[in-house]
Amino acid sequence: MLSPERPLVLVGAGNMGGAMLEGWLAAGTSPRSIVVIEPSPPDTQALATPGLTVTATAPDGITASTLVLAVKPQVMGEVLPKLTGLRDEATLVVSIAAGITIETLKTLGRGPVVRAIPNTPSSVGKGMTAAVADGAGEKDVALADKLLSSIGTVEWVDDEALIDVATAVSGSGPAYVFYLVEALAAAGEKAGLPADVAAVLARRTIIGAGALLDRSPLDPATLRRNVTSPGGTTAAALEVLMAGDGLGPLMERAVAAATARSRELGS
Ligand SMILES: NC(=O)C1=CN([C@@H]2O[C@H](COP(=O)(O)OP(=O)(O)OC[C@H]3O[C@@H](n4cnc5c(N)ncnc54)[C@H](OP(=O)(O)O)[C@@H]3O)[C@@H](O)[C@H]2O)C=CC1
Ligand SMILES: O=C(O)[C@@H]1CCC=N1
Repeated sequence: MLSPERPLVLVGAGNMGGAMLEGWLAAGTSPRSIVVIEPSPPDTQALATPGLTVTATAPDGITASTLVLAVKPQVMGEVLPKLTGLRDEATLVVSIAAGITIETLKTLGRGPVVRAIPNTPSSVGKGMTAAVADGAGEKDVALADKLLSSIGTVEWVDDEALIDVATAVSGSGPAYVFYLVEALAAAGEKAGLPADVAAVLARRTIIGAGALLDRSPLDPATLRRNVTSPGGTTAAALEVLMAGDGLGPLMERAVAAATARSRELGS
């Protein structure tokens, strides 16, 4: 499988690529079997791991066992042609770039391809990745699953079009939650709380709710109902949030916008 002769090659070690690298190293992948191509490597502990090869451009004389593409979709067109020498028909290509289609990835040549969309909680091992495979055998899918599972949960889908929707739900989703923290804090401040108190109340509430969701066997609707006393304060707030012009339709519009943008990035 992975070896210094046929390494795992990561192209782009920014936010997401860096998080995946941390996950692989933490899962015990030998740094000698990993090559990172990154023109401006951030100063991270993972990139400073002894034995790891970090290089600005594609090195000569190696063939990747797995080639993981973690550059911005906007630069993929210029990056892909520079990588053809790094792979052969047995190389598993895994792209995490939003919007970049399997058809585009196949311009690298024949071979197994996985298009995946992780999210930034991957950097704390709580990632959610959706993935679709093309031309990949059971062993390729198992290998991709192992690589992606080292940073969290993986959900495989059969239809590539669903990856654009997954990008809008789980790929971008953490940003919606962080914005909820900001909005909740701002509303608290507007209602009279000191800014620092509002910020800590909002932040710790989302952290606590996330942890409860993580540990509880109950579904989110039940957890919500457990907060909502009949005729109480939560019911009053939910009447606003669950109204016809509330959070439901707003979230539908947000997810539709992100899905459309993912498709645009790939065209
Ligand atoms: N951030 C997120 O939440 C998610 C991101 N993604 C996808 O992951 C990919 C990376 O995103 P993200 O990590 O946020 O972006 P970053 O900008 O943090 O990381 C991309 C890295 O690639 C480097 N890079 C640029 N050109 C090359 C090249 N020719 N060869 C090797 N590396 C290069 C960049 O360097 P430099 O800065 O110098 O340009 C940068 O360090 C994107 O395609 C995005 O769609 C997917 C899911 C979630
Ligand atoms: O915003 C983006 O395009 C990337 C993909 C999903 C999360 N961040």
